[in-house]
Amino acid sequence: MTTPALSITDLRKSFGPAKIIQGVNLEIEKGERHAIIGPNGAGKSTLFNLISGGYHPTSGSIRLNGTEIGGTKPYLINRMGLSRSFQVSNIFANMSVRENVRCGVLYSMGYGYSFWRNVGNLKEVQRKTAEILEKVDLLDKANLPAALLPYADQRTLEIAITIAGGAEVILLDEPTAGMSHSETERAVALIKQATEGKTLVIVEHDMGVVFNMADRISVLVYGEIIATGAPSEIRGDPRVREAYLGDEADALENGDAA
Ligand SMILES: Nc1ncnc2c1ncn2[C@@H]1O[C@H](COP(=O)(O)OP(=O)(O)OP(=O)(O)O)[C@@H](O)[C@H]1O
Repeated sequence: MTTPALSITDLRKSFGPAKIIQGVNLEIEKGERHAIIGPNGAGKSTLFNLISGGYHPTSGSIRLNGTEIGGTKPYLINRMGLSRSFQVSNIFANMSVRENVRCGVLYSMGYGYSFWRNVGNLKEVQRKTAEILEKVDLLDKANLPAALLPYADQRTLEIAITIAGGAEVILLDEPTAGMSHSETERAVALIKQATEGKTLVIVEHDMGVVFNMADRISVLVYGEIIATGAPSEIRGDPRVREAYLGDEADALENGDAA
């Protein structure tokens, strides 16, 4: 059996008396696309913050490719091959689209955010930057200041920066939030293409996206995973219907929610 990309065991996180993550167990295989769903306040972002190093676990274990990373600093986790996006965009508004992606590439190669270098000469950096821009379909907008991009393209740029470092495990926090139906469809196609062969973990409220993209889904309710399984299993799970999906499960079955 191969080592899972992520292996979480009895993970707990409290803020003062509030127990937000209450004994999460989860294994995500290499190359799997895994969605984490659940009601508002269930602890999805907290779980992401624990995995990516933003929060120290109160107890429990998080392993990335078999190595314990619980409580490790975010930049070290990033160097170990895990990269995450944020709900609030992380882009540098005054820099061009290309420079934003190039920062992600440079950072992962150990250059830090050293814009003052003549990075144009670093062929490998240029090559990787262009490759990512092409993958996410932003090559024709590469020279625009990021601030001038339409909202959906800014979110796409955020995804491009997240994958720029070449991490094998990608965490995306609500990547299609605020997008129209057609923008969402395009974003899903881009995400699938840009993360091909990588391990993808997404938190997402749009059930059309989740059921279209995920190999497996975990449902988090009040800090506990109440079900993990293939989309068809989750759709039909009575506990999930009761706690979260409700009528949406019927819509998904009829193919209405995409
Ligand atoms: N730093 C913190 N200190 C105290 N409480 C926190 C902190 N971070 C999150 N919480 C609380 O933890 C609970 C879970 O929040 P979290 O943002 O993880 O939920 P979520 O499932 O991501 O919700 P949403 O779907 O609305 O984004 C909330 O009640 C929130 O108020």
